[in-house]
Amino acid sequence: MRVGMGYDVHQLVEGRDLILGGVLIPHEKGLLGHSDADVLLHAIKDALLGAIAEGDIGKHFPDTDERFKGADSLKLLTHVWSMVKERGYVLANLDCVIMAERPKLRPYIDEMRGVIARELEAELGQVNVKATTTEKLGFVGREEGMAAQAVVLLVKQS
Ligand SMILES: Nc1ccn([C@@H]2O[C@H](COP(=O)(O)O)[C@@H](O)[C@H]2O)c(=O)n1
Ligand SMILES: C[C@@]1(CO)OP(=O)(O)OP(=O)(O)OC[C@H]1O
Repeated sequence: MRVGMGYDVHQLVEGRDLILGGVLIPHEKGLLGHSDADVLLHAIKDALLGAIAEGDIGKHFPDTDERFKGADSLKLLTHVWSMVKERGYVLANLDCVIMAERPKLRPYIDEMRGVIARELEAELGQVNVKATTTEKLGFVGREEGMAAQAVVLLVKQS
């Protein structure tokens, strides 16, 4: 059994799409990054890489590399998941939380779970996604950015 955790932050700016968990969410601002800046998928990938002791996404997809400019975080997740599978692991479960003052994310949570479960070849019941505000406190509360945390548990394929 292997456990991994991930944490990521991205700035909120005008003129960018807001993509969380592979789902495009209508909002007046989006997250800024070298890639599509899907902060939730980044935290999940860091958790998966952590569980297999493979560093973090910056090691595998450097933000100085033009190949990853505007990268689709789902495609990068496919790559990370193939690394996990190569080592003989399957997902036991995944839990994560998005910190965002706005918009209300609950209507999109099940769609995100579906996208993530499909990528990780898991059932919906193995993937949990939560959202919280930070009660108007800090950079999330001021709507300057969003953060996400993820924890994964991997087990050896039987
Ligand atoms: N961006 C968000 C933030 C929160 N939620 C949901 O609202 C509940 C209450 O949030 P608090 O920060 O006041 O604890 C939370 O448990 C989420 O279900 C949301 O949908 N989108
Ligand atoms: C995803 C990558 C890809 O270049 O770029 P960013 O969107 O900047 O995301 P971040 O979490 O800051 O760094 C990780 C990078 O691997």
